[in-house]
Amino acid sequence: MADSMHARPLSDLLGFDGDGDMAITGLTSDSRRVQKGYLFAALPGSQVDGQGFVPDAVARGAVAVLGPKGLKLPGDVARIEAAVPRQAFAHMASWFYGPSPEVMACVTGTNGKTSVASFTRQIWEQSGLVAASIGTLGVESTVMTRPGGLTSPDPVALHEALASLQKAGVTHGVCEASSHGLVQYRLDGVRPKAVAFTNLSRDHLDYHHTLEAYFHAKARLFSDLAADDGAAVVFIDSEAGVRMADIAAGRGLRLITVGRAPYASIRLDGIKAEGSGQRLKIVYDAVTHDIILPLFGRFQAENALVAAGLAIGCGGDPKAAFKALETLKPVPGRLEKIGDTQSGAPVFVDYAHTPDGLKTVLEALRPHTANRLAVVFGCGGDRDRGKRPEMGVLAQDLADLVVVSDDNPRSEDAAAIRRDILAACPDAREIGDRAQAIAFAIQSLNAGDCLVIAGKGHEQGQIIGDRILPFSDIAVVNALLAGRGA
Ligand SMILES: CC(=O)N[C@H]1[C@@H](OP(=O)(O)OP(=O)(O)OC[C@H]2O[C@@H](n3ccc(=O)[nH]c3=O)[C@H](O)[C@@H]2O)O[C@H](CO)[C@@H](O)[C@@H]1O[C@H](C)C(=O)N[C@@H](C)C(=O)N[C@H](CCC(=O)O)C(=O)O
Ligand SMILES: Nc1ncnc2c1ncn2[C@@H]1O[C@H](COP(=O)(O)OP(=O)(O)OP(=O)(O)O)[C@@H](O)[C@H]1O
Ligand SMILES: N[C@H](CCC[C@H](N)C(=O)O)C(=O)O
Ligand SMILES: [Mg+2]
Repeated sequence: MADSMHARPLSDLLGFDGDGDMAITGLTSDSRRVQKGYLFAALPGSQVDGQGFVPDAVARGAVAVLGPKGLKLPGDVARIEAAVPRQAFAHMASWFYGPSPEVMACVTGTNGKTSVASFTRQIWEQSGLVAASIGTLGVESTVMTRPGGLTSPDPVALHEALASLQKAGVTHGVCEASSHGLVQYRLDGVRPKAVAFTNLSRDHLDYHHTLEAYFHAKARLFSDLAADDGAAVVFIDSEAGVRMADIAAGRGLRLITVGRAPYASIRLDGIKAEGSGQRLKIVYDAVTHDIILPLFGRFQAENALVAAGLAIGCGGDPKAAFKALETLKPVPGRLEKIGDTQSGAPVFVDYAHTPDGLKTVLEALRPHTANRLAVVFGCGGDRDRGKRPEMGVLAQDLADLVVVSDDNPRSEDAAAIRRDILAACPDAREIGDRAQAIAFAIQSLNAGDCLVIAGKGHEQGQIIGDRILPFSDIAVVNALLAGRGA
């Protein structure tokens, strides 16, 4: 971002080898965004090597280039070499934009990051703090909002947003840390006072290849990013949770475990459906808190407790944090009830896009379904193919009516993605067009049935090839329930 008022001398930057006696006006790792006076980070990527774009960047006005050791540069451009250029770039972005909100928290895990980030922001806001969350839903706060892009934004976008929030008076910020974001050092330069882990299950194996590598990507939040005197909030009721807690303890972080385990610091001692919510018995520090959570589904209670853990880990009063759970508002597109059909069957939109997410949401709805549970879902293109049959099996086992449709086929053949799923759930109905799939499912509902449309949640588009066609599950359902057609 060009900002001549904001030119900063590179000599301010310590710890990097190279020329430093000059000022830069902005920085980017995309040569197409370079402006006069910029630093260009020439990063080796997953598709191409950014070093190939140095001439383009210099032609557009770059005055400095950051890259790996042995970087080849034309004449009068400052050189900065780093052993881990992406990490150095993130620290530079943090340095360039300046202060972030005073208290930062980050959350990782296969599922639940957006929910925990939203709940943490809501708890802070209930305590009268000016707070923000950054992640899949973009930037959310009372002072500034921005639309979503990547779950963990590029370091320049992230640090620019954090600095803008700080200037606008935000004191407390929470970021989603995706596994891609963590291994690509997008969040380095953020020093979270509290970090959280929700769970680990199959996803993104196209990128990380093994579940072990995927776990280690997430573990960076605990081993490398958390502040030395920070707190680690870990959902402990799984093997991955226990391992993450060990890593946190090994670093000397203040450990706040969450779960049903008898030794959990925030123990979920009782959970009972009550009206459209749940009554929770929470034990913390030998005190029992009896609260009504206005959300249903065990997983939402678990996410809410992890959020309370983050608020406590950042110095918040435990009693106020648990009390604030009574006012939580649902997160858009996460087990969101859109309405009822004329026969009274509820229709939900949810963002389950992993096998564990789909299982979790179907199991959460089953006790609220007197007759048939129906699901519409698909799988994203250019993403882990192995999750397709796993989601097919789970849908077949846990739902009574399954409609397989499209969910962002991207560069892949949509019909081939559906075939990968249908191989594991041959009884499912195949309707590629998502609006038609939703219409078919809604028409099939009778009294006592329940429908969930999974995978796209809050999304506003269907990605086909390199085009994003406007599309929203929520809008389609609303139109159908209002009798206007899809
Ligand atoms: C696989 C992946 O994560 N790629 C991310 C990565 O791109 P890359 O560096 O590997 O890209 P590349 O195309 O090889 O290019 C290498 C370098 O050359 C530069 N370049 C390229 C072309 C040019 O003309 N000039 C130029 O300078 C690029 O800007 C880049 O710096 O770094 C880029 C900048 O931060 C990201 O935008 C990009 O995200 C892509 C678009 C993406 O789709 N990522 C998804 C998979 C992702 O990150 N998802 C996570 C997970 C969500 C979850 O929790 O489930 C997320 O955080 O959203
Ligand atoms: N604690 C949980 N355990 C299992 N499944 C969950 C949990 N929390 C959420 N889910 C499922 O995952 C979906 C996505 O939730 P959420 O958006 O909070 O996760 P996320 O980690 O931010 O996802 P993304 O990786 O896309 O950013 C939900 O709609 C629900 O189906
Ligand atoms: N953060 C996830 C979101 C997936 C959402 C689903 N609608 C899809 O496109 O696969 C990803 O990028 O893999
Ligand atoms: Mg998210």
